[in-house]
Amino acid sequence: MSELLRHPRVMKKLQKEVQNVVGDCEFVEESHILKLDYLDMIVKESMRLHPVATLLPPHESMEDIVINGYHIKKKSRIIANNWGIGRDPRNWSENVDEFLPERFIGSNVDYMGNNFQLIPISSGRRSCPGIHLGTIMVKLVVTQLVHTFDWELPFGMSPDELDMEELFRATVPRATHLLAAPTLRSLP
Ligand code: HEM
Repeated sequence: MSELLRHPRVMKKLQKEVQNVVGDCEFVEESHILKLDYLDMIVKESMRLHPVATLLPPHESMEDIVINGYHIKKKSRIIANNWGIGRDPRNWSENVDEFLPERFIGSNVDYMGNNFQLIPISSGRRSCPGIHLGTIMVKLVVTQLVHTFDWELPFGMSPDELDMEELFRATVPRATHLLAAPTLRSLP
């Protein structure tokens, strides 16, 4: 929601997609979510820039291995820097800091752990078992919010004034609460 409020262009484009798919249904359903391609790109882009866990939980290597010339000994403690991977220009080109869902157009990269440039749920046998539930909930809530309401920042605040500071803990919440003013949308 923070990135949508900071990027009115993206918000409008999403509302248009939702309008086309959900139409005049009052409530968004799971069957709608599967048809919302732009929403999916927005969720990927949000997970790239704002992964729930910046450093993935520690894992232990099971055998000696060499990866990209680095010798990793058996029983080493491995901590992947999820935040850094999502902002590495070698993976994402120079505009890494920009919130640009369109970067996923025509791309097969997803967040299921098969593409190492985007691993918000980690990868392999200990990756998150709740990802389907998690993403469907995020998508249902965001879609319902933008379908039912138009959103503005309060007190005439402009999008680039929104404080995006995050607290670096085991998970990374906003440092300050997001305040936004809803206006009920009239469905056509
Ligand atoms: C979008 C939402 C979610 C994100 C981004 C997320 C992210 C993660 C991450 C990064 C891990 C650590 C994986 C590792 O050890 O390398 C994890 C583990 C786990 N998650 Fe999630 N998660 C989400 C939703 C959920 C939900 C909804 C549930 C349960 C209903 C859940 C249950 C678990 C469990 C049980 C583990 C431990 C797996 C294991 O150690 O084998 N997660 N998750």
